[in-house]
Amino acid sequence: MSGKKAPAAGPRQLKQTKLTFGSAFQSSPQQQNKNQRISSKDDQDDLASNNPEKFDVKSFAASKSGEAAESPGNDTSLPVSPALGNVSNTPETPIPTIATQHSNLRVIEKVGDIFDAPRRSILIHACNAVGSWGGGIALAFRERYPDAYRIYNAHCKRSLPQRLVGTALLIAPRDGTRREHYVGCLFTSKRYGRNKDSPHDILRATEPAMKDLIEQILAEMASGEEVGEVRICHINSGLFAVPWMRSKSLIEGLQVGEEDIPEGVTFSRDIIAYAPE
Ligand SMILES: Nc1ncnc2c1ncn2[C@@H]1O[C@H](COP(=O)(O)OP(=O)(O)OC[C@H]2O[C@H](OP(=O)(O)O)[C@H](O)[C@@H]2O)[C@@H](O)[C@H]1O
Repeated sequence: MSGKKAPAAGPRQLKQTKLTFGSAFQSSPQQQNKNQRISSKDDQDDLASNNPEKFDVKSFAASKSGEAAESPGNDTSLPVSPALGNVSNTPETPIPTIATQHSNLRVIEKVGDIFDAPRRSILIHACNAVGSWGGGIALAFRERYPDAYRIYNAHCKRSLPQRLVGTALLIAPRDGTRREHYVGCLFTSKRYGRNKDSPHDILRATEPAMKDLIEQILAEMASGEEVGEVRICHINSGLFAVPWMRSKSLIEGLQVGEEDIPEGVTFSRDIIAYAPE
């Protein structure tokens, strides 16, 4: 199954089906009120179907385009998981308990080198939306996989940070080269360094970005491509300064229902988190 496709030369149009990921976060009454302010059409449709926790990521991303587009951080009408409430970047901030179900993603913690992964594994990291892999693990990605960096950078140059934040980019491996891994880029902050988004906004973008990436992964699998393990670093926890448990909690709150998985695709909900020794 491998090696059938040319490597991605830019943003992939991988999505083939409309997926309806849910979130397992238990809504407080305040949160339900917040969810009532969902703005995009599809979101309103989901509300109408009495499922305020479900919304379509692509519609969400599309709703950010155009003149009036705002980032998740600026648009208070977007749905927000209760886990995001009053987020600070201090580890003391309580992390809500999540009622997980069999369809939830599961994060499995391991110590080791994320790059030491079987071929065609997906390595996920958090990115800014201005095209820089200048520090932290992003720099390691850039040094190992310069071609993936060029694809990511070109993707950013074609768009605007406020449109990219909350989305993802899945970069296919390049068969026959040293880069045998997919790179999963989560656009969790518009910018970096002193101009990075607030911890709250970074977390707020992480959820739709992760949903978008899962959609792209499922579409890639549905197209017949061989996809290995899904590995993630402790996203947002270094230069973005958001405690890992916050991001982990969000990821584990995401549900991928059987109806979201294309026919014939075997999808593991396990995501392996790697931290160096
Ligand atoms: N070589 C390595 N091998 C293995 N694990 C490594 C590692 N180096 C760091 N880690 C760990 O990986 C986790 C994430 O920490 P990071 O600081 O990387 O990422 P982040 O998600 O907080 O922030 C994203 C922004 O960082 C970048 O740099 P620039 O803004 O471009 O300068 C991007 O471009 C974004 O903008 C932490 O657990 C680190 O201990």
